[in-house]
Amino acid sequence: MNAPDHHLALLTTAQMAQADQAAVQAGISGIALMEAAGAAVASAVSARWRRQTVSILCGPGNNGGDGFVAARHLRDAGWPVRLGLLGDKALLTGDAAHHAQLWNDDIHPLTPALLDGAGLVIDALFGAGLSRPLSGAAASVIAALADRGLPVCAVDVPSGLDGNTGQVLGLVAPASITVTFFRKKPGHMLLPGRQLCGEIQVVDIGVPDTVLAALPISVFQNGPELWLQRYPWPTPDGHKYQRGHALVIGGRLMTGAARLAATACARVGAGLVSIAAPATAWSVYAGSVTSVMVYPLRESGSLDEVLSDGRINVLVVGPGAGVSDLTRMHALQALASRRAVVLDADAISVFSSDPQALFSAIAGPCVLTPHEGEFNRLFSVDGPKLDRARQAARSSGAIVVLKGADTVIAAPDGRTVINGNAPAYLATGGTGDVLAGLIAGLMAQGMEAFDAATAGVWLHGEAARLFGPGLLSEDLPGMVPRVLRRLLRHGLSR
Ligand SMILES: NC(=O)C1=CN([C@@H]2O[C@H](COP(=O)(O)OP(=O)(O)OC[C@H]3O[C@@H](n4cnc5c(N)ncnc54)[C@H](OP(=O)(O)O)[C@@H]3O)[C@@H](O)[C@H]2O)[C@@H](O)CC1
Ligand SMILES: Nc1ncnc2c1ncn2[C@@H]1O[C@H](COP(=O)(O)OP(=O)(O)O)[C@@H](O)[C@H]1O
Ligand SMILES: [K+]
Repeated sequence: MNAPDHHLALLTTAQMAQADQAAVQAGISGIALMEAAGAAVASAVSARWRRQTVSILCGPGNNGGDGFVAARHLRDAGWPVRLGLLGDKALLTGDAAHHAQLWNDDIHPLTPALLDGAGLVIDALFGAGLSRPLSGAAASVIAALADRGLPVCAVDVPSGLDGNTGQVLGLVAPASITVTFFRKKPGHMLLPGRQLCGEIQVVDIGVPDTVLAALPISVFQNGPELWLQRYPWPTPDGHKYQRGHALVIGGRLMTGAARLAATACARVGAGLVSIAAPATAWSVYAGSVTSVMVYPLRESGSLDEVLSDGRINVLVVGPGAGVSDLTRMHALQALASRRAVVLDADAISVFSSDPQALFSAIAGPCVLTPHEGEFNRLFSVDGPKLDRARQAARSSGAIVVLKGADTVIAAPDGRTVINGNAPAYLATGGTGDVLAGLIAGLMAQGMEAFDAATAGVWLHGEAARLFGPGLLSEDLPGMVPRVLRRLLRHGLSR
């Protein structure tokens, strides 16, 4: 995360253009970059499909230029190629004009008829330069392509996909493979973009990593390389009190949620984990968790007494808590105690009528883990997911984990990570409680809040991925040791 030339860096389309320019200034020609890009597309296609008639849809910019290069390579390898261009060849400029000139073969107008008889299609209409929703001939061809369901190799992004947001501008034909250059863009990771791209291949076209040093990159793809060096593995001379004491506040009725959070917290390595619960629910908790201690709360529900234990260094409030004055009080007491805090579920929703009361109370390390519904109760921000999470982190002063298949983790200082390893099996009750516990367990062991949130989200996805179909939330904590063992064994292997 500290190194801007990290392979997990995600570049905005503007940053990618800057990287290209810097490469050109460093003496690598734009013509050579385009040659490498188009050649990579041709080899991805020939590696995946047998030789057959391929239609190549070229746009008026450099994305189209890549299409001309791919066309030449495939034709020279004996593929029947049919190339269609949006607009007039004479209007092409720069590197694209150069490579169009090298294509000494037919150029057809861009119409759906181009697809007749094609076994597969290369979509090189628009990439980083998409500036508005598809319309006219481009929209007709992409609509016909989507309708016919032909296999597609997209160049950089499927045309119509916004590389910065993963949103569709107008329409998109889903691709089987997307070949992109140098680094992924956020739109490759964010939904619906990630699904529309199919398999994503990132290829080296000769842009040196050193060009990244000059770019203010703040968005990364999640992976152990971002946080593993700071992972709090136990040390031989350690004892449990050095591994933190996490306190999960348990609800009166929905007791499963806090138990899930507490178990996950313990599994990820917190030295001690306790649940503080209303006295009336004490026996339910105490009878069902073994390594986790259970404290009965006073009648008033106040945490004052339990918080007099100075060893408690992290609190989790929200799972199964209920949207009530009591939950609100617990969240505010937790924050006022200046310990690290994870607020999830009801501890987020309970502030929906006055979010500012929550934001003003956040002074220390705090992680909010809302799903979309909870997020919208607290933050009135519109726009793409990445921007909303970043804005929310800035306005609240907390690390915001905006959950979903493409969870975004954002810090108030602008650091942002997009997660990509979570399988759809996670869409089942209680998995969010487990996530809250994992993050708290890492913070208990001294991990910085943003690292803990990022690592916790990755471990959660990986645990679910290893378990696979049939996952229940209670299966997740038990998978954590396996994930940790793999991390230890394989270290930074990707
Ligand atoms: N050296 C490099 O930089 C390298 C770049 N590479 C490749 O270049 C790609 C970026 O190229 P790019 O910047 O030329 O943009 P591109 O995506 O081709 O589109 C721009 C054109 O489309 C037009 N247009 C936009 N939206 C439209 C719409 N809805 N409907 C109709 N027209 C629309 C737009 O017109 P305008 O908006 O100006 O009216 C303009 O004419 C990148 O994705 C990668 O594939 C590789 O070769 C590696 C080296
Ligand atoms: N389709 C999906 N693919 C991947 N992960 C998902 C999907 N749906 C939900 N998740 C993940 O599952 C968890 C669900 O959390 P949450 O909605 O709080 O559930 P609960 O309140 O039941 O615990 C989150 O970590 C979320 O990112
Ligand atoms: K494209």
